[in-house]
Amino acid sequence: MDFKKYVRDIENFPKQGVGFKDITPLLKDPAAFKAASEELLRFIGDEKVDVVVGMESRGFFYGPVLALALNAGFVPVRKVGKLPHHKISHTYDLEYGTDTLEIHADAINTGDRVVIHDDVLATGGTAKATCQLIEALGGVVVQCNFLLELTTLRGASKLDGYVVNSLMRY
Ligand SMILES: O=P(O)(O)OC[C@H]1O[C@H](OP(=O)(O)OP(=O)(O)O)[C@H](O)[C@@H]1O
Ligand SMILES: Nc1ncnc2[nH]cnc12
Repeated sequence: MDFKKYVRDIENFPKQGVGFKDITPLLKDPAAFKAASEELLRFIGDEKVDVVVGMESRGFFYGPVLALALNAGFVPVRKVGKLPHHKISHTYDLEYGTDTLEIHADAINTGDRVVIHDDVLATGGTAKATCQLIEALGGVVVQCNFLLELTTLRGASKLDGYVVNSLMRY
């Protein structure tokens, strides 16, 4: 399937100069939504996975879908101040700004095998911060899994040493 047909380009959102990749048309089309989940799962193959970690907000679209298919748990990584229980934090750079991510301290057990999922890999700051949170809790990141990668922003090089897969590359 030509998944790029379902990604809309929005210029100057959320800030002047940013070319935003909008995946909502992909989510709305039942066949494309399902086919994309199957492709994301194909990247993971037979890997043993205990937990899928999805990053707020757009990692919450497919993260739970992948977790259910893998018979794994789902753990949200959230922006600062949203998680109610004991947590750890990490601050990182975005294509447009900075942010702080948090994860519940009891969300990952030592040795858990973790797939992280997000919609977009841009600079890689979000994904790298997430890997660091998981590793701080003793988890093992087996794959970083994305719908799309903005290759010019070189996020994959920030994730050097990790397995990185994306369905679409721009
Ligand atoms: O590779 P990076 O440069 O870190 O950028 C990628 C991140 O940016 C977007 O999230 P955003 O912070 O816009 O929040 P949202 O998902 O709540 O829209 C996207 O969903 C990724 O999480
Ligand atoms: N250009 C972009 N489009 C959509 N999501 C993003 N996250 C970071 N950069 C993005």
